[in-house]
Formats: sequence, C-alpha cells, structure tokens
Amino acid sequence: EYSQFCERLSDLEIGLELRLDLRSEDFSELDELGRGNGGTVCKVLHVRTKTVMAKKTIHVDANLNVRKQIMREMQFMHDCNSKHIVSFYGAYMNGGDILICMEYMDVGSLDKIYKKNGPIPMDVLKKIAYAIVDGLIYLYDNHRIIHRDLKPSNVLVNSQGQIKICDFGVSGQLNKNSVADTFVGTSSYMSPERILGSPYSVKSDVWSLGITLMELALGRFPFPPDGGSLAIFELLQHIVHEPVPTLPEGKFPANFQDFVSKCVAKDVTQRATPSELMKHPYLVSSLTEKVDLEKWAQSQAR
Ligand SMILES: CC1(C)CNC(=O)c2sc(Nc3ccc(I)cc3F)c(C(=O)N[C@@H]3CCCNC3)c2C1
Repeated sequence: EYSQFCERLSDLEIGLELRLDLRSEDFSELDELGRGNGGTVCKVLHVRTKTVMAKKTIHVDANLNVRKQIMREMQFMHDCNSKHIVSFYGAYMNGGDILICMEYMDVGSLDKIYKKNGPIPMDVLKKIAYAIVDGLIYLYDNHRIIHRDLKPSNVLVNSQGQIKICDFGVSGQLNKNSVADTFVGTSSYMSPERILGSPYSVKSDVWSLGITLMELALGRFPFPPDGGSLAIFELLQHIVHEPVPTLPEGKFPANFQDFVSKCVAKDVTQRATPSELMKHPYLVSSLTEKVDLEKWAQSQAR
C-alpha cells in the first residue's frame, strides 16, 4: 500500500518536472529562426534539461490581469498531444511579452521549403493535407480550438519527415488582444465571411487550408489568378467579390482539384467541415499510399 503511494508520488513529481517552470535565464540562444510580423522565433537550448527548443516571443499590449489570463489559457497547450501538433513545452511572461517554448522542427516551415525548392510534389502534398486536417480535427474535437491563422508558415517539418501545425489560437484573451497581424503582410488566408466580419468558425480554417494547398501545389499564392500582386486591401476586396481561385485545368489530379474546391467554397454552407474532408477520396487514398517523407524532408533541409 505504502510503496504504491510512493510510486504514485514519484510519477507526479516527474510530471511536474516535465511541466518546466521556464525562465529566460534557463536558456542559451543558438540561432534566430525567423522574425515574423508580431513575433520573433529563436532556436534555444534549455540548459537544465539539455533540450533544444524553438522559443517564440509575442508582444502583448495588455494589462497584467489580461496577461495572467493568457498564461492560464496557455497551460491548456500542455494537454494538446497529437502527432500533427507541434509539442508545447511551456510559456512564461517577460515584461510585456509572452514567450512560448515549443518543439524545434529542424527542417522548417512549408512556405520556406516551397520558396526554396519549388512546388511541393503531389504525393508529399497529400500527406501534408492529411496531417493538417487530422491536426485541425484533433484541436477542434478535443480542445474546441480553431486555428485562426492557418497558412504555409504555420505548418512545420522535421528531419524525421513529421508534419505538424503550430501558432493556433489557443488563448481566447490572446486572440482578442493580439494585434491581428493578418492584415499585415502581403497575403491573406482569411475566408470571405471572416473578411466581412463574421466570427471565426472551424470552416474558416478549411478555407485557409484550401488556399494553403493551392499555394503549395502552384508554388505561388493563388490570388489574383493572373499571378500579379495586389495590395492587401485590393486583395481582401478580390477575395470577397471575385470568383474563388481555381487550379489550371488538367495540371493536377481530379480528386485533388475536387478536394480543394470543397475547401475554397465561398458559401460556408457549401464548404466542407474537417471531418467531411477526412472522408474525401483524396485523403482516404492517402492512408494506403507509401511516401518516404523522411527522405523528402531531409532533401529539403535548410
Ligand atoms: C494566433 C494568435 C494571434 C492568437 N492566439 C493565441 O493563443 C496564439 S498561440 C500562438 N503561438 C503558438 C501556439 C501553439 C504552439 I505548440 C506554439 C505557438 F507558438 C500564437 C502565435 O504564435 N501567433 C503568431 C505570432 C506571429 C505571427 N503569426 C501568428 C497566438 C497568437
């Protein structure tokens, strides 16, 4: 009886130890990975546990109470455990910043990969589509989390060939308080109804998924059709008023074309849910296709 109690206690201690209480001084900086709008990401070593991590800084203009609430909400990420979600190690506050420590994905993001090596091969892209839909279903079904910011730069790859999503909107407070950087930058993955001010729904993520897959297949952002570039305001107008983007006829497999058309349906009622997408022949066929993702990922390395 007593020995069982001691065993249980030591398990609890290990669990708590893994919920590292992170502080800036525990890290040594190895490399800067990216300076995005709204945040920077560094490759760091957590010295005590000898764990390489990616540490993201998000500047939050909010009072202490709101920042404490964000920290409480961030703790839910410890419960996000899926092979298609980047692992979360912990978060801490430093002045007006929130620092998020996560699994280091050593090959990098899909936007960097396609911009360096060209369009993603169709067999690999099918596995990527499966991973993203599986990750979205996991976040929504288990944690009621809508990603809100799905795009190629938020889908990461490591040298084991694993594909995982990150930067999902876990904190309601942070969703409200963070300067929506979606209006910054040159592309927008926002759905038409979202641009018109409707609240996010899981189907907003499906629109972003469709645009993301088209971009990875084409090797360029799919708006405007003629490949020109629009200023952000013109782009948002285009997304709302112009026909949805389409892939050039005959250049892509029919089931991929059909899958993407069910993602970028303007009418939300016509747009598929992530669970419906999982039943689409395009993703069902992904389960039986063998693709050496490890070999592909290692050939894409920085
Ligand atoms: C999505 C967000 C605006 C709202 N809610 C938010 O709660 C979050 S959370 C979160 N990050 C995050 C999420 C999960 C993991 I695992 C690792 C992460 F870094 C982020 C985050 O990074 N956002 C980036 C900031 C730079 C520009 N692109 C969006 C956010 C912010």
